[in-house]
Amino acid sequence: MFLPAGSRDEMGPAVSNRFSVMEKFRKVAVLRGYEQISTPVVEYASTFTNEHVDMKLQNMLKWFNSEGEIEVLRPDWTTSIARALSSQEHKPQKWAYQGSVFNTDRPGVEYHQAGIEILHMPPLMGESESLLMAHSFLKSLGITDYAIELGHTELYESLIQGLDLKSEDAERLRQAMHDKKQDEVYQIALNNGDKKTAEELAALVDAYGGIEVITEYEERWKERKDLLDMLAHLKKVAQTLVESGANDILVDLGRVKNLPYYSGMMYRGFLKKTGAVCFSGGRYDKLYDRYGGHVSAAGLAFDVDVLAELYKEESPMKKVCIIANPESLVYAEKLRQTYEGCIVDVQSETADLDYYDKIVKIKLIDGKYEVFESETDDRTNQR
Ligand SMILES: N[C@@H](Cc1c[nH]c[nH+]1)C(=O)O
Repeated sequence: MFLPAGSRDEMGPAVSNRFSVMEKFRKVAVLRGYEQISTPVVEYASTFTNEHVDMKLQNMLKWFNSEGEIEVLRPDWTTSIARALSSQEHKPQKWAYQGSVFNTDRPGVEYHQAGIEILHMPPLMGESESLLMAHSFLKSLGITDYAIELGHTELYESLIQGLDLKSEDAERLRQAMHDKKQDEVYQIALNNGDKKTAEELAALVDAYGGIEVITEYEERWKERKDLLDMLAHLKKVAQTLVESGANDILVDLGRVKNLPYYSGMMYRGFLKKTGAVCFSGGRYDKLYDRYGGHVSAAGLAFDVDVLAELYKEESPMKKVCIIANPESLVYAEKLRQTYEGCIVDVQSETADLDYYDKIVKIKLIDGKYEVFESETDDRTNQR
């Protein structure tokens, strides 16, 4: 009620868990040498819709400003950060950020991301660092039951070079590939090219599985130096991850880009229990072309809403409630400091007692305050 479709209020653990996830993210990022960056939530639509980025205006929250320009609520951090950093010096940079992104093609409209962008680093280092950072951040949240999926945009893009695709068919083929509709991929490819390419693309739909898929394809593509180089790249990142303890690796050689700016390796993290995507990212060197410089750029963003849902406090702090009245407030405030490492609430007599581990009553006896503590055993602890 009283809110536009998709907007929602949140309260209690839904909010505090999100903040906890964000705090952990910041800590991990700082310890790995990332600097923090923030960009405004309102931007020009053209920052995202120009030919180098090519995001769809129809999915953005937008309006006209007084000069007739279209403005939007930030639909993507990576693009905003590229705009913000376009005039920076060419030296290795690692940036971390967190905040909302807005997109009408998801039910919630506003969702929360925490992400990293790594610039001017040699390609293998950028992708590996993104994924190693993901591994250590998820570990810090106690999340180990997840798989990392690796793909490479240029495998599919190189294979379709053999076709003569008009833009409508190119989009249909990309969608069929994304939906893993093998027959449709084969038919569209055949109608726009030769049988060999159609077969290769249809086979690519099934090029999904463990790291051994890379080895199979090294054999299959042994004459294609360009494709072999990409496989070698994927293999090296996979090895780095496995040797660093992130050993649940999947490979999807037929993966097509989910964002138009990707131009190399792509990766995602899946929670094994629910299949939810908890992070997503990739290489996007060409995004910087708009600002006149070719930049080595890779990164990823975590879905903070997905992670917050899983978040569990490590050891919840004890909750103490001091029962006070306007006269004993000053005394209660002093008393509060004696319960170090606890959450200390001061309430009047009407407090919801089941919520606390300990109730502390203050009584005025012979003109002096005295303290009476009682433990509450069966704490329901839910508000
Ligand atoms: N901006 C991407 C994630 C990303 C960060 N860097 C590269 N990719 C997303 O929203 O999915």
